[in-house]
Amino acid sequence: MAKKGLILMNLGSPASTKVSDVRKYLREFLMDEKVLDLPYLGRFMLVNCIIAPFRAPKSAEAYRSIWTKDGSPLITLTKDLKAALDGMVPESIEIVMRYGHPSPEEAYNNLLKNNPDLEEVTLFPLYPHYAMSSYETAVDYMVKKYKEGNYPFKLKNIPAYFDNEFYINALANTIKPYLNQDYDKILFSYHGVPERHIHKGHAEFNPELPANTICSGECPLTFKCYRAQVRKTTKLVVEKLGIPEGKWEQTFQSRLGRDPWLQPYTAERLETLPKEGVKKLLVVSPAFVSDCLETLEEIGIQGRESFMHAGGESFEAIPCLNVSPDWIQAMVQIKETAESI
Ligand SMILES: C=CC1=C(C)c2cc3[nH]c(cc4nc(cc5[nH]c(cc1n2)c(C)c5CCC(=O)O)C(CCC(=O)O)=C4C)c(C)c3C=C
Ligand SMILES: [Fe+2]
Ligand SMILES: [Fe+2]
Repeated sequence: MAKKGLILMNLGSPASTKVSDVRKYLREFLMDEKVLDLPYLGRFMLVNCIIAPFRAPKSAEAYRSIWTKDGSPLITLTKDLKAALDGMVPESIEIVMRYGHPSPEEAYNNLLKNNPDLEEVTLFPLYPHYAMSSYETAVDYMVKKYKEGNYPFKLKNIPAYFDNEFYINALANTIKPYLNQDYDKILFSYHGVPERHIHKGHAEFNPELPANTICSGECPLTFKCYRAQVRKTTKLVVEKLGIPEGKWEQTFQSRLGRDPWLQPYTAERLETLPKEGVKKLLVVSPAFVSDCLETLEEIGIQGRESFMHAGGESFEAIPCLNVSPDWIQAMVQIKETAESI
């Protein structure tokens, strides 16, 4: 029995592709104040009266297009990751989802049940970059449930690993074979966040920086600024692979609502690139460790369709790290960067 535990943390998916399950998932997700940062009443009205009812049928259809016989790709791939790591590390491993199941209590209790002498548990966010709406909400939720449960073990957490050499190496090795083919450009498409979230981070972590500073991505707050972190990941991968200037671009996807999000928007660039002569496109999504709705459907299906419709000739969506051996090796190394909470 292990004295140490490791919890792989991902976002979560609906329980099924039924509209009612998707609606329930969207409600839980979007009622999170770190995702929709509005006062409670405004958030409640917006989510329950507008977003969940209208979005759920469309999202359910999107989920249906990627659902497998084992369920949601995001959850299946997180389970596969656990299976691939089992035995590679001394820790006993569980997975947890920020929304849905397994919940934090389920993960902590399973670890304890199988390892009554458990002394220490490390949280491994499957988010390489720090965003209030992904990494921060997941870790804060785990810490809250840990405190509430009065668990007997110590808790550790892994800092964002956007520039970790092993993560960059795994990412570069995933992309490399695709660069051998004839391509005009590779798009680094990251999940977007509202501009407002970046300003909040600046104000919180460096009050001397004017709250509305539009950081260039070379922000001094790299340790907590999502925009700076994704820029760094792109830069390191581009350098490592020697991708020439003009052959790559960075964009942001999955915008929700009308507020300004980080730009340029992937959806817009997919429509304009062919008109600029970019006909053969590769797309990689480094903010996601495991393939999910946002990579398989938004990029792989919708994105391809809009690029080809706009005059593109070939479109290749590069898979996420998933269970690639380089990524498993990277996780073994990254786990060692854990810090006490
Ligand atoms: C990189 C990590 C993620 C960040 C940052 C993030 C921010 C963010 N997301 C929404 C709204 C939605 N995201 C949805 C799906 C989704 N988001 C992430 C990751 C990040 N989100 C993943 C991995 C997934 C896929 C989940 C799956 O089951 O495969 C959805 C649900 C689907 C849909 O209806 O489009 C919503 C809604 C906001 C508003 C936000 C930042 C404020
Ligand atoms: Fe999202
Ligand atoms: Fe910044």
